[in-house]
Amino acid sequence: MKLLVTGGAGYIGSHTVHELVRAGHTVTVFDNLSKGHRAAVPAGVPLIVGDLRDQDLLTKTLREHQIEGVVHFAADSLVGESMQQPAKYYHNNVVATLALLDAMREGGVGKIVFSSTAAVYGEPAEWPITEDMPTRPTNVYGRTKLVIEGMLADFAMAYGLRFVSLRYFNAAGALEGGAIGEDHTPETHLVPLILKTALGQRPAVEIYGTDYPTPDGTCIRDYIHVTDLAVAHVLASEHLAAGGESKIYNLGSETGFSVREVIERAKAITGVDFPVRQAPRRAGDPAVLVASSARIRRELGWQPVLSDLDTIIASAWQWHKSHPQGYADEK
Ligand SMILES: NC(=O)c1ccc[n+]([C@@H]2O[C@H](COP(=O)([O-])OP(=O)(O)OC[C@H]3O[C@@H](n4cnc5c(N)ncnc54)[C@H](O)[C@@H]3O)[C@@H](O)[C@H]2O)c1
Ligand SMILES: O=c1ccn([C@@H]2O[C@H](COP(=O)(O)OP(=O)(O)O[C@H]3O[C@H](CO)[C@@H](O)[C@H](O)[C@H]3O)[C@@H](O)[C@H]2O)c(=O)[nH]1
Repeated sequence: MKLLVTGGAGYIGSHTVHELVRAGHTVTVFDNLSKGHRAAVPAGVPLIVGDLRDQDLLTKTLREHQIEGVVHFAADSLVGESMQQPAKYYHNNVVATLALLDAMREGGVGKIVFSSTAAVYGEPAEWPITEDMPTRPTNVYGRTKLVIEGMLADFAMAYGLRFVSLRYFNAAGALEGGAIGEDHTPETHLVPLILKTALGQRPAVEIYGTDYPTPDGTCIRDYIHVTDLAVAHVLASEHLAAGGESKIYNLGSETGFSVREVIERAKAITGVDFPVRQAPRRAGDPAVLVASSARIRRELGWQPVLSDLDTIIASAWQWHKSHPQGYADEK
């Protein structure tokens, strides 16, 4: 298939581009490089530098590259920032996705795989979380993603769009071999912050909240290897190409780890006893998020193969050690 990958120069997008190309698809990346990196896009894959809200450029790109389907990663995605700057999130997530859907409609492109999030569930009453549990986001970021899921359903009903919405839990890790990995500025995610501390680039790891109702008082999350996530996008794109109907799937490893447990595993894997401090809770953080991914396993045959915590941390450590300044080391 000829696919447009929005946000394909970003962290999960670039790993997905790699897997789509490996599976034989023809990929074009569309990214404004607000967070992404030119060096994360493989040689031979065209990169169109532009914003999703530039509808003329989008329409032209869909036509010139004869796009048959879209894989849509481009978004702002930081829980803490979304609580302080909600307007930014409604513009860049909701308004930009509406522009994309309009351009797709105009161009006759009727298939989309969308990056949704575990944050749509809010504080679930029980775990593991299945797709039919109530969606009650506790932060602005999660609300914008839920609004987009509603838009996709409405466009499907009225215009015949077909979509797969993938609700990821916590993406981490890097491509085997360490050629691409996670490089966000500013970095806010737990695993890269821990590894940057192990490298001596940061003074200490801060634990955001030690009074949650969990066994050790710190938040529990479900960490999934970015390559396992990427492979799910290949399966979702092929499901739509084969005429499959619209679907919503969770993507997680189905195992939860507390912040303290992630820190302890990282100390063991890196061999560095870095400093750790307790800090206040971060606004908008639910206590526990752990997925059931039974539906995508059953319906698309997806299998996470790299998502045990040690493999995730070891692959991320390989990337950070070989790229201490991230993609700046490529220039
Ligand atoms: N990282 C996670 O753990 C996680 C978990 C759940 C969902 N997600 C979702 O997955 C997607 C990718 O996340 P990521 O961690 O790779 O983020 P990222 O910031 O690395 O990638 C996003 C990319 O989109 C581009 N972009 C942003 N706004 C754009 C716009 N208006 N026009 C064109 N390009 C634009 C950025 O430059 C960047 O390259 C996001 O939609 C995010 O909400 C991420
Ligand atoms: O320095 C830090 C950074 C994070 N945390 C905690 O570690 C956990 C994981 O945080 P982080 O890595 O920032 O990820 P989340 O906030 O859980 O969000 C990620 O995972 C969500 C799905 O679960 C996605 O929707 C988001 O896009 C993605 O950023 C949370 O409990 C944080 O409070 C710390 O204690 N210290």
